[in-house]
Amino acid sequence: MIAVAGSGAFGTALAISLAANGQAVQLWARDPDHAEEMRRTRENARRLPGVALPDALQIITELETIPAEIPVLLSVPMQRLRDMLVLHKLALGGRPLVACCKGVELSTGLGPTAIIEELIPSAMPAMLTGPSFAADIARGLPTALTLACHDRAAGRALQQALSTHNLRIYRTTDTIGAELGGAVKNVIAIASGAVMGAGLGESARAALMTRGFAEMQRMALALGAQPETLSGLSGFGDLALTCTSDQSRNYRFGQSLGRGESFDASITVEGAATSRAVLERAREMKIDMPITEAVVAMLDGTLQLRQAMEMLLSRPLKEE
Ligand SMILES: NC(=O)C1=CN([C@@H]2O[C@H](COP(=O)(O)OP(=O)(O)OC[C@H]3O[C@@H](n4cnc5c(N)ncnc54)[C@H](OP(=O)(O)O)[C@@H]3O)[C@@H](O)[C@H]2O)C=CC1
Ligand SMILES: O=C(CO)COP(=O)(O)O
Repeated sequence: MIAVAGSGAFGTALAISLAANGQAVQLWARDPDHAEEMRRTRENARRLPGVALPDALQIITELETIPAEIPVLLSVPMQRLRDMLVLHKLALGGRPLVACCKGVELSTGLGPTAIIEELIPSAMPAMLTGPSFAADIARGLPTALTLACHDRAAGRALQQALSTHNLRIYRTTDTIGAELGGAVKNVIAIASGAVMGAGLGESARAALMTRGFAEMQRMALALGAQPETLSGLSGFGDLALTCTSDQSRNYRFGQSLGRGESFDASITVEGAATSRAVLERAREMKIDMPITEAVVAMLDGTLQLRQAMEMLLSRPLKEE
C-alpha cells in the first residue's frame, strides 16, 4: 500500500498510476467537500479533470487512517510543506516520507528533505522529482522520474514500490542535486517563458536554458551535489521539459510576464517564491546567478524584460 497526501494535480496523477498498477492507494484531501466530490464522481474535477479514479484508489480525509510504516508521498506546494508537516506530525512519523514538491523554502532556504528531517526526525526523507506532467502520468503515458534518498536500502524499496507500468523510476542518494535541479529549473522556465512571450525567439531561449543550466550547476555543486544528478532527469531532463512546454505553469506564467499580461494567482507557480529563495542563498554563498537575479527583478517590477536581456547580453565577455 501507498498513501498520497495532497490531492492536487500531481498527487492525484501519481495515485492514479499506482492504483492502476494494482496497488492499494489512499489519497488524502484536506477539504472534506473535495473528498466527497471525488468519492461521488470518481474524478478529481478540480485539479485533474477528465481522468477516472481507479477502484483501488481510496479517498481519505484523515491522515491518521494511513497504516503505520506505509510510505506517504507529500504532494503539496513547496511553500506549504512546513505547515502541513507541523499540523500532521504525529500521523506522518515513523515511515518513509517522499516529497514530491519542487522548490526551496523562502523563509529558511531549505529544500523539502531538510524540512522533513527538521520536523519529523522519525521519518525517512526522500524526494521524487524529474520531468513529468501530471496529465501525462494520469493518462498512462510513459514517464521517467528520479527517487532520491540518502539511505540506499530505503531508496531501493521506494524505487520498487513506486514503479508502475508507466512510471520508470531511477534512483540516487544525492538528495541535494535532485532537489536543486527541480527547484532551479522552474526559475529558468519562467525566464524562458518570458523570452518567448515577448517574441525574442527560440535562439534566445536556448541560450537562457544553457546558461540557466550553468547557474543550476554552480549552486548545486557548491552545496555538495554530484554533477551526474544535474545532467540527469531531475536537472537537465526537467529543465528541457519545463522550458519548452505550454503544459508547464511556470513557463506559461513567464509567457504572461513577457507579454505584460496578468496571470491567475490561484495557479501553483513554484518558481516565483523559489527564485527569491535561490537568489538569497546565492548571494550568501557569493554564487553568480544572473538569470535568477533578472527573474526576481522582473517579478518585483524593477526590471522590464528587454532591460533584463540587455543586462544579460552586456555582461563581461568570458569563456564558456
Ligand atoms: N502538476 C504537475 O504536473 C507536477 C507537479 N509537481 C510538483 O508537485 C507539487 C504540487 O503541485 P500540484 O499537485 O501540481 O499543485 P496543485 O496546485 O494542483 O495542488 C496543490 C495541492 O496542495 C494542497 N495544499 C495546498 N496547501 C496545503 C496545505 N497547507 N496543507 C495541505 N494541502 C495543501 C491543495 O489543496 P486544496 O485543493 O484543498 O487547495 C492541492 O490539493 C509542486 O511542488 C509541483 O512543482 C511535480 C511534477 C509535476
Ligand atoms: O514540474 C513539472 C514538470 O516536471 C511541472 O511543471 P509546472 O509546475 O511548471 O507545471
